[in-house]
Amino acid sequence: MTNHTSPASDADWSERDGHLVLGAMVRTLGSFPSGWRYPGAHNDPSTDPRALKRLALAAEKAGLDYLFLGDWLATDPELEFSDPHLLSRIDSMSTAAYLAAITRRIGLVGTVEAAHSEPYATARAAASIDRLSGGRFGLNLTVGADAKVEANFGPPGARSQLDRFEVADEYVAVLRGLWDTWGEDAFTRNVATAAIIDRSRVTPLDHVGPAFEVAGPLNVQRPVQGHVPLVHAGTSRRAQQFAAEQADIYVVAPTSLGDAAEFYHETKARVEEAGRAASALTIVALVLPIVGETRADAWAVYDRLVELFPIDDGTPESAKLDLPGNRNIRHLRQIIGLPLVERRFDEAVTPGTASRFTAAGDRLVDLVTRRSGRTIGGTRPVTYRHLLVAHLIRSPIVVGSPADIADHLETWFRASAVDGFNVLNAFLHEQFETFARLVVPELRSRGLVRDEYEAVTLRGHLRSPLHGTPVPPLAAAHLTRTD
Ligand SMILES: Cc1cc2nc3c(=O)[nH]c(=O)nc-3n(C[C@H](O)[C@H](O)[C@H](O)COP(=O)(O)O)c2cc1C
Repeated sequence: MTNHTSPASDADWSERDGHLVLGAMVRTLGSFPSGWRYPGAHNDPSTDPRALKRLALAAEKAGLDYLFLGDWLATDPELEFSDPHLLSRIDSMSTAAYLAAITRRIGLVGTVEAAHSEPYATARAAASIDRLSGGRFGLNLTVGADAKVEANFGPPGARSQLDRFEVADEYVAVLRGLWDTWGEDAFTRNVATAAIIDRSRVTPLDHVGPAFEVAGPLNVQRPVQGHVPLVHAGTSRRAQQFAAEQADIYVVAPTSLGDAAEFYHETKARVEEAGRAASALTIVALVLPIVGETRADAWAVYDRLVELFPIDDGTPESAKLDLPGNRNIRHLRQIIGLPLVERRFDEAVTPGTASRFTAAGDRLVDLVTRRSGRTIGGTRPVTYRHLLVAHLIRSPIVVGSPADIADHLETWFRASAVDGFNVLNAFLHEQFETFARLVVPELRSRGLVRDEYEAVTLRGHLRSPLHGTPVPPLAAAHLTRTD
């Protein structure tokens, strides 16, 4: 058990019981660009429904808090070698609804872009999935501006002239307003009097703002969770402020423990400045664990992923691929500051050569050693291929045994740098299932993960207070799903 106190904390925050929040980032083609090539990896989007089901059931069996379904309203074949998971994927709201029927306790987070959707439709879809799942839905609202997405939605409308975060604030106000248009007990179902609803508990919204005009009421009754928990991910100051004021879960991607702790304390302070308890916002960082039964096994998995990552290494096979322009020895040469034209990628970097690297080159060597256990001059040497891959893949990768991965997560959590993690997988299913089978129990044995689900709603898993209007206690019928 931990009892954190942090500079930005208050009495409420110190009551935290020491469980970290764990969500699984759902990317069926994996998050390591060459993961889909790993022997036995899932790699066919046409069989995604089965992969989604298997991942969801494994995550729920492990007791994870939620499945996180990102989205992007565009695609680009040019991402083939860098982000294959973005090429083709099932719409996140549809996926959440599908998984709601398959699972019983785990939370489900779907994604909607504020700039390219209408809050009425989003409030309705979110309330629907919340109802269908018995209160397990969370809504990730993105506030990005992306030319590829805009190109799919016709000419920019009047809304695009407004500040995107002001639009997002108004969007959230409309969502919450619509969810409040139905009182919890509005359906009186009075058979004797023939009144199925109490009209005084159904109110219009009558919202007229710079971006939206929405009359209401919503045509779905109040969500099980009252207000569906909101999720936000974004690194800019505006994104941080938006999360501090509006979100229940904030997904961040810090690059070091020090940066994470600073950002965490700053964000919690902003949450309090916004008049909320610091604990009302759960801050989770992305992490990509590459795990094996032993550290050596994990290094072997990482080495294989590096070998499978296509680079222009002078072979006829690589010449046939239309690889991004930074996947060659010329690019690496610029980073480490040495003329390497005639080097072969799989040669060991000698101590003499490494001593002449730039500071950026030294950082790459450190990164390779942390990820793979390889050392300059060691029996498992650092190679040029490893250096280039470490430079190109900046994901927050942690490689090691279950205890190594648990140490990393525990260190960040106990340092009050995060409240939890969104766990990426290098590929499905072996990597996620090894994490679920070996790392989660390790965390549980350290008191960092609860023994079993204690709640039935996502809000319950987060121990999150309602943001906004209080909800009356829910009918027991919502809380047990036996059918
Ligand atoms: C960890 C992380 C995950 C994200 N996932 C998505 C996503 O799935 N879909 C999307 O459109 N944008 C995604 N984004 C982008 C942000 O949600 C979006 O740009 C944000 O609303 C605006 O923040 P910004 O000002 O930092 O760009 C993600 C950002 C981060 C940091």
